[in-house]
Parts: sequence; structure tokens; C-alpha cells
Amino acid sequence: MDAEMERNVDAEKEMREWCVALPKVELHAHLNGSVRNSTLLELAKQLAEKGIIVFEDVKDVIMKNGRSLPECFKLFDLFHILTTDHDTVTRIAKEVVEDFAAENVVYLEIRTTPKNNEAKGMTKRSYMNAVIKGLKAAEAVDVVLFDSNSRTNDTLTCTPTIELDGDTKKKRIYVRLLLSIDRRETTLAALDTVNLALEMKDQGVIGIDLSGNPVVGEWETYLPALQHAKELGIPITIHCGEVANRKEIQAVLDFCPQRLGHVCCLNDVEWKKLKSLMIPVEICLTSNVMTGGAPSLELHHFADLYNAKHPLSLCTDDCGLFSTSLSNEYFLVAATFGLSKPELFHLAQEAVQYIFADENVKKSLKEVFKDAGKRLTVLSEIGAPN
Ligand SMILES: CNc1ncnc2c1ncn2[C@@H]1O[C@H](COP(=O)(O)O)[C@@H](O)[C@H]1O
Ligand SMILES: [Zn+2]
Repeated sequence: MDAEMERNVDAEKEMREWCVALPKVELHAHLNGSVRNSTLLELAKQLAEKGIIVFEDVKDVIMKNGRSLPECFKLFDLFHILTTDHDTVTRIAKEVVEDFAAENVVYLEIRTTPKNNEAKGMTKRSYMNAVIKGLKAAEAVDVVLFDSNSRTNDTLTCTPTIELDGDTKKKRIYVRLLLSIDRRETTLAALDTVNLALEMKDQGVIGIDLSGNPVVGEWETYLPALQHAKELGIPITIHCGEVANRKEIQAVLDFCPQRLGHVCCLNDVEWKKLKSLMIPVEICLTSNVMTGGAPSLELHHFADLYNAKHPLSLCTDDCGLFSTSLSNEYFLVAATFGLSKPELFHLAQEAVQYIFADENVKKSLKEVFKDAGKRLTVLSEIGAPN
């Protein structure tokens, strides 16, 4: 390796480490898409021992790199076979929150589809209870799950701290839950999910998501449930424009949810409308490039939205499925679009504005960033050349 290559390797390593140290806000992460491959393989082995699946077949599917949109949804069907019993749901929830905290995600909105599964004695409610059990079981990190003003003894827990240098103290992470409506669901099932979100609002559930295979289902099926959530004052985020469904993109923009995911396949008119509505966008670079929603990293619509100062936040979507991490998504933005450290810091900090949790949490997070800003010494670099 010549001297210049060596310098580039060192610079990349340093930037990657900086992106890990940066406190981050994750607003778009699906629970079952965020499971470690090692856990999926372990679960597959256990099911193979019981004769339910053939391990080698499943291993090939998990380890194969194909991640087109249809392949992703085939994989989700497989993941759900592996993960959907109460104990496993608890395990993956625990691991996922620990993994996000380990890379200095300080606020996490994790979304998941509550599932009925008669054979496993599972209801949407018992599924969610299993998720919450997992979040509470995460011993390696300090998970703050409840609204700070709903429990008196949380005042102390909300004192902002963040560990940037070493594991001497537990990392603290605020976690909130979004309940996903799967596009395969009926109107009644979608309404059940919204009612469950209302019932569980004191247990960390703060919003509703619409997701699932974008070529399946009709907007009119979910609209009554989304309308119901809106009337109840529950914040909503919607997967929008993963495919070029003109009628639905128009309807979603007219519905005007609190946030949108992806916004890949918008035409000029829709693009203009999105920008005038200023709806914050959850940007998922790796996911969009892998599933074909964006032609390449370089041509990703992040650049257009960023230059237009549109509200946005970087997210992973499915960090397990796409072998990425939120730190890596920040690194990709630096490497692809040339953002400097102060610009990356500002991007991470701005995401606090778009969280669904209350003002107390926002206030705490602002303190976290203020403190981290000093430690990362980025503030002194603002205005300096890259
Ligand atoms: C790649 N782009 C995507 N587009 C749309 N929906 C997606 C998605 N990635 C994940 N999901 C949704 O999240 C579920 C898995 O997590 P949970 O079982 O809910 O925890 C998938 O079944 C799908 O409905
Ligand atoms: Zn998603």
C-alpha cells in the first residue's frame, strides 16, 4: 500500500469511528428487520432440530445477498417463522435495543407489526407485551421507555448523559414504540392495531406506521384506521413511494401524516407538494439502493432534500436485513455527499425535532447533543474547511 492509500484508509477508519461516537436518533427501524444474522441462524438451527425447517436451505436464504423488494418480503416471511413466539420476540427486542445503544443511538423509535398467531397462543396484545418485556430485560443498557411526565421517579432517569468513550458506564437510550399496520391486513385488523396503540400509550407506544409490501393492498383499506389514529391524536408515519403508485402517493400526501418514510418514486408535482408541506422524511439510503427505490447512492434523493433544507433524518429501515447500522448510514452520507463532521453533527441533532416523544424527551436530547458537541469538538470546527 502506498502512502496515499494508507492515509485514505486511516481517514476512513477515523471517520467511521467518529460516526459511531456521534449521538444519533433512529426514527425508522423495523424490529424483525433489525435482528442479528447470528441470532437468525441460531433460531433456524433450533427449528431444524425440531424438524420444522431444513437448516441448510434457510441458511442459504439468510446469507444470500439478494435484497430486491420482492426478495425482502420473502425473507420477512421466513424471519417471522423464526421469531414469532413470545420468548423469541422478547429476545430479539432485547438484542435490538442493545445493538442500537452500543453504537450511541440515544433515542430509538422501533416499529413492529403486532401479530395474532393462534397456534402460539399469541394475540396482538401478548406480542407487544413480549416486545416490552424484551426492552425492559436489556441489562447492558439503561432503557428509558416511559414518558418522563407519566412516572414521577423518571425525573432522575432523564438526566442527560451519554458515554462516548468506553463502557465504564451503561449507555442510556430512550425507546418508544410505533405499531405497524401491515398492508396485507384488513380494515378491521388495522383498526385493532390503532386501538391497541391507544391502550398501550402509557407503556411506551407513541405512534402508528403503515408498512408492508408496497405492491400489495389498497390505500382505502387502511384509511379508516389511519383516520381513526389521526382523530385520537396518535402521530402517524407512512411508507411512501417505495414503488411508483401515483394514486397512493397523492393520497398519502393529501393525508399529510407527521412523517414519511422513503419518498423514492415521486414525480415533479409530488416532489413539489412534499416540499411545500415540509413533512419530515425518514431517509434510508442503503435500503433504497438495495431494493431499487434509488438508482445509486450518488443519485439518491437525499442530496436534493438536504440542499432544499427539507426536514429529514437518516435511518436504517432494516439494519439486519441490509447489513448496515445507523453509524454506517452517517458515514455513507459523508463519503458520498461530502458532508463535513459539523454538518453530520447538525443532521443528527436536527432529527430531535421530528421525534414523536414529548417535549421533555426533546429537551433531554437537546442537552445530550449539547454535551456531546463539546466532547466531539465539532462546534469549534464549524466553518473550518473539511
Ligand atoms: C424494505 N422496505 C420495507 N418496506 C415496507 N415494509 C417494510 C420494509 N421493511 C420492513 N417492512 C415491514 O416490517 C416488517 C418486519 O418487521 P416487524 O415484523 O413489523 O417487526 C415486514 O414484514 C414489513 O411489513
Ligand atoms: Zn421501512
